[in-house]
Amino acid sequence: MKHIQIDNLDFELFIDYEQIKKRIRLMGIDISVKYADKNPVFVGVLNGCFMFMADLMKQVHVPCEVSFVKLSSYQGTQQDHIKELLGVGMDLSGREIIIVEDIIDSGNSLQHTIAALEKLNVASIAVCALLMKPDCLQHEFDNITYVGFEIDREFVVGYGLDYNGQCRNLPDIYKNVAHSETA
Ligand SMILES: O=P(O)(O)OC[C@H]1O[C@H](OP(=O)(O)OP(=O)(O)O)[C@H](O)[C@@H]1O
Ligand code: HPA
Repeated sequence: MKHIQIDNLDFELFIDYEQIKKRIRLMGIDISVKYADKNPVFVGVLNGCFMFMADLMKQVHVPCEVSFVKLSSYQGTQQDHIKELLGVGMDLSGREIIIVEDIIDSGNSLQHTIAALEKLNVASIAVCALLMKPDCLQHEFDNITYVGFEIDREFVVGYGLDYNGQCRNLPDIYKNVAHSETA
């Protein structure tokens, strides 16, 4: 299956699962070397990270812990831009944190996640993202250490990434293409 259509948008195969697995294997080696004896905590940002986290953790061969969080706007205030981190569920003070994201696009989510984790007195924060769109970034970060693939501005789905809630289950990653390209 090379082309798919979701809600009248066309997508074509972009990064297949074999490529994804190869890249993740290398990222896992890098992380394992750097974090040997540091017992890091991998903090996955739901929902999009679930597939990446599962595959990444199988390639990390040092002692570590895993947690998942979700970003949510505060309810009932006018400060809708302020985000709260839900679900940490463990004491992160003094811990070496690796945030796991499926994609960094504008960087807004990441900025909120980092700000929330910094309040928990963690020892360090590094970021591991499968995809990043450098041309779309609206913030500066100095801790995006592990990136699987840098991509252009195209909207992508599959491997945890959704469009209108669809396609998270696809093992490959697809990119949006103009209608005429798929005709
Ligand atoms: O860099 P940004 O522009 O903030 O975009 C990246 C974020 O957007 C998506 O999450 P979303 O909030 O759509 O939730 P989801 O993971 O449940 O799809 C994705 O999983 C990243 O967390
Ligand atoms: O390209 C994307 N695809 C799916 N979800 C996203 N969230 C930010 N960018 C994207």
